[in-house]
Amino acid sequence: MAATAPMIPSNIADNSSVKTLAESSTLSSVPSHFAIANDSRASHCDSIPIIDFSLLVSDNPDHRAKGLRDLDNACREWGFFVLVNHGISESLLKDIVDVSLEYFELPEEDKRRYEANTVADPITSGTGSVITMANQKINLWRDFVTSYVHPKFHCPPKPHRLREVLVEYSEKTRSVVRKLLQAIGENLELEKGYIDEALKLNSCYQLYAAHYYPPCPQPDQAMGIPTHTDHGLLTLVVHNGVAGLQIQHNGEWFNTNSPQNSFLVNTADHLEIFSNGRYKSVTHRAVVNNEASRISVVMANGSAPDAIVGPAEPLVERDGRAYYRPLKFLEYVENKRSYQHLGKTILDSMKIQDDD
Ligand SMILES: O=C(O)CCC(=O)C(=O)O
Ligand SMILES: [Fe+2]
Repeated sequence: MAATAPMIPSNIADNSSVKTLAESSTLSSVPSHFAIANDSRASHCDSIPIIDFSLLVSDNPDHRAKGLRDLDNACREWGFFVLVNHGISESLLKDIVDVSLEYFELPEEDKRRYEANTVADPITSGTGSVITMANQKINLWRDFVTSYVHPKFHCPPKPHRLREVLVEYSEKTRSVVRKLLQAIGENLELEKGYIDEALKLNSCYQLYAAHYYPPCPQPDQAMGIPTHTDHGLLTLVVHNGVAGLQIQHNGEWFNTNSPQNSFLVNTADHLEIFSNGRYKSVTHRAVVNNEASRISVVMANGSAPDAIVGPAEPLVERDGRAYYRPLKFLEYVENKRSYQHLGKTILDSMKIQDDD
């Protein structure tokens, strides 16, 4: 006899958060509309690059040169690194994770307020989902909240402490990202200030996203975030110490983890485009486990919303051609978000093939 697909326990509303669902004492398997069979095996790797931010801002030319070299290698080889000694206090990192957790602990009706919102709205919240190639909607094992925090600052009104912490956190992370981008400009041998002007970084786009991945009774039957790349230039991630982010490197999957008080940083689609393909946007995913809740706080950093992001002119000259089409940053982001079908990427559609 065929097994019956597990349903949501009868005491849980159909549109409840995954957090509420996972906390139900009667849940022993993944309900069918969450089911994505997946192989989330990944290896441990000791050679994921560690970038010491203090070297990049050092007055000592030898230290700075080493910092620049390490950063260039990390962006070229991995598109991913662990950033240490960044100067943002441990208490602020703890506060942003704690207050984001408080958001997910709000009553369901507070979180549902932004549920119907689309990518055009400044704040969205709900349970993640994807559309399969067969046009079927599948829920992900993840609740989320997102809010645009720059050039204009938006923030959910609850929990009350979120605004104060997020204002400070977004300012401090933007400053770190700006310095990383200056160093990247130097590594790409662009004139000082070129990257700031070309991407209009004074009005840069910054998105706060917090994800809550509750323990899952069958981790191989559900996904936190399926394989993807990020839009923007650089993404900064902090989390509550529970592992779950995996990156792809040379076709193999690796688990990531970070020492306390560090950021996981990945290069994203617009840096690949801007660098004319020198730096690759890293493919990654978030997997779930059956033991502990994971919470991550992500800051996606891009150019100004109205900046046209294409390959940097001096690099096109050096390479003899552009490898990507230019597109307004916001248009790219909106297209990408509405493109969230499993197995397709908008970055690929931006590549100029030899026979184009
Ligand atoms: O939860 C994480 O560590 C990663 C989240 C992520 O990849 C994203 O928000 O794009
Ligand atoms: Fe991501």
